[in-house]
Amino acid sequence: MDTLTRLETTIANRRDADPDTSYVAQLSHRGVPVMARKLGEEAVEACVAALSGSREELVGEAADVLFHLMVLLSAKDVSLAEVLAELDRREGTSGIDEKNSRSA
Ligand SMILES: N=c1c2ncn([C@@H]3O[C@H](COP(=O)(O)OP(=O)(O)OP(=O)(O)O)[C@@H](O)[C@H]3O)c2ncn1[C@@H]1O[C@H](COP(=O)(O)O)[C@@H](O)[C@H]1O
Repeated sequence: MDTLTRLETTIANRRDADPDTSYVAQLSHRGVPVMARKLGEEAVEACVAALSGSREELVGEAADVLFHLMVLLSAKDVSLAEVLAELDRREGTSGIDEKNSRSA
């Protein structure tokens, strides 16, 4: 099982755990708006790391982004498989071609 798939299972198992001992449960109790805000904050921190931080900082912030995205997807009952299927569907279509097809 790959890392993100294991993380998806862990998050699902921790959602209803004790918030005193589980960060996933804390986020779950605080709800989707807080999860979405945290994801946005982590994304900004990743941008800052890319622009002015070290390689190590960027790796850490990127991991935070993926973790908080996975928490939000779980809360919204969107599976990793659905997101990966969307990426598979896009495979081989240039972003330039896709954008041009929208403005045509
Ligand atoms: N991958 C992660 C992971 N990445 C980051 N984090 C936490 O995300 C939080 C974000 O850090 P911040 O400094 O931005 O947030 P904060 O200031 O502490 O929190 P706020 O006051 O802003 O809400 C930190 O507490 C990190 O420890 C994670 N917490 C959990 N996991 C995974 O989730 C599993 C279950 O975790 P628990 O639910 O805590 O048992 C763990 O075993 C890990 O596999």
